[in-house]
Amino acid sequence: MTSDASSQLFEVAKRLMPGGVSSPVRAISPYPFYVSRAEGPHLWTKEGQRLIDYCLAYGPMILGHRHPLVMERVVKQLEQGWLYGTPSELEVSLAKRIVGHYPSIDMLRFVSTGTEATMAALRIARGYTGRDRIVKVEGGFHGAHDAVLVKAGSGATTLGVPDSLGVPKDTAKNTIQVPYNDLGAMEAALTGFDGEVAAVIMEPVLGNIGPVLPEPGYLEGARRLTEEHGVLLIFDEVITGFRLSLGGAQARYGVVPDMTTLGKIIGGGFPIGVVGGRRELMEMVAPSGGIYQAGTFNGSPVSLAAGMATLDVLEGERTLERLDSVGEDLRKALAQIVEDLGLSYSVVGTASIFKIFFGAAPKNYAEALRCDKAGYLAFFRRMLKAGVFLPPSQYETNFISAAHTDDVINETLEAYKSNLLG
Ligand SMILES: Cc1ncc(COP(=O)(O)O)c(C=O)c1O
Ligand SMILES: N[C@H](C=O)CCC(=O)O
Repeated sequence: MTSDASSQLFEVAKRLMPGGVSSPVRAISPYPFYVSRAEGPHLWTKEGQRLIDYCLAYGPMILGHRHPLVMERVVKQLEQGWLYGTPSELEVSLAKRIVGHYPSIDMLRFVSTGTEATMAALRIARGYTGRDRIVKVEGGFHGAHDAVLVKAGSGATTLGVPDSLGVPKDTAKNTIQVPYNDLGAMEAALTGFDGEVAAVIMEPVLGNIGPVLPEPGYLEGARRLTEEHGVLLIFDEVITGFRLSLGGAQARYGVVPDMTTLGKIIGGGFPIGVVGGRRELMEMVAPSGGIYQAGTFNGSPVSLAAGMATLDVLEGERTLERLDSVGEDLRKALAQIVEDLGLSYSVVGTASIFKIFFGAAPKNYAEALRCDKAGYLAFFRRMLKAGVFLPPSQYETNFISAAHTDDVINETLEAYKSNLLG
């Protein structure tokens, strides 16, 4: 990649925005590439390099870039106006469809981001139970708000700030951390703080340090323990919702939480978040109840139109079944490459998410931190040079879209073969 346009833009950006970027994960060193356009499985840089995209905007672009149906519906919506500050028919239609796919959701509130969704979910859990503490899984990322920026994954871990400055000690002390895949630790936390914990919040598949999959019985155990202790279970399905199945990880693993947060895919690439749960919980949200949540952009019609179109494709064309099998074949092929090269790396994933860990397959945050992070970053750079854009960290998940054809996947595998070894 030639440096010209992107490095020059970044020089200016660094003077205008912290680290030169709008979200920390984008701060690729020494400078990020700037995108001129995107189509299907590809991005094109300002320098004219074509990249196969496995970052997919960190998950939302499950149909690939510029899917024609999403585009058509968004344009139609723009022609009808894009923000009303009043209810719209679209929100009723999309809410019905979401409720149909998620047995844990009787009612929901549309918000603008996953961050707002988890913030609202925790407030609802606290308001409903009258308790302040929450239990969070180490390495889980639930957006950038105070209660969950404690041992947070994603960019917070990549950049060495899992415990953000600026979070009041009184807030952080209410967030109790437990390792993923460790029911003993969860039981100890719920017993130790018996009667004080409002909710356990977790990514059912820990996407923001990898992915790391739940061991058999872990999600079921979390459900049982939370029920035994009268604590609400919140599944943050911002990554897994509409990707692991139409009903998310909860349908795939057969475990129904009390509340669910969604985002990313259900906005079709436009900003969205959803907080949903049992009726008695959601009825407590204003204006029907006393737990306040509000937003100028809540239920933005363009996001809803893009979400409806995305759901039409996901429901109508058995897209997820094809994606699952592409994911499975890709993971098998990658495992073979790793074996042929005699590397002690591990290929992890499920459905259409995957990752090569530079080390043993982790079962939790502490184990993920033992992987060769620097080695991964060097590999990321080689892949970028070879025309494949993976998320720029060992602690982010790779995604496949419906636009990733066999040819694109084969090209990717060739790049892995040539670049896994330094
Ligand atoms: C599991 C999870 N929850 C919440 C969020 C926050 O979503 P958003 O970036 O839309 O605020 C993210 C991603 O950023 C996520 O991966
Ligand atoms: N891992 C994060 C979301 O899933 C990355 C998005 C961001 O922080 O910009």
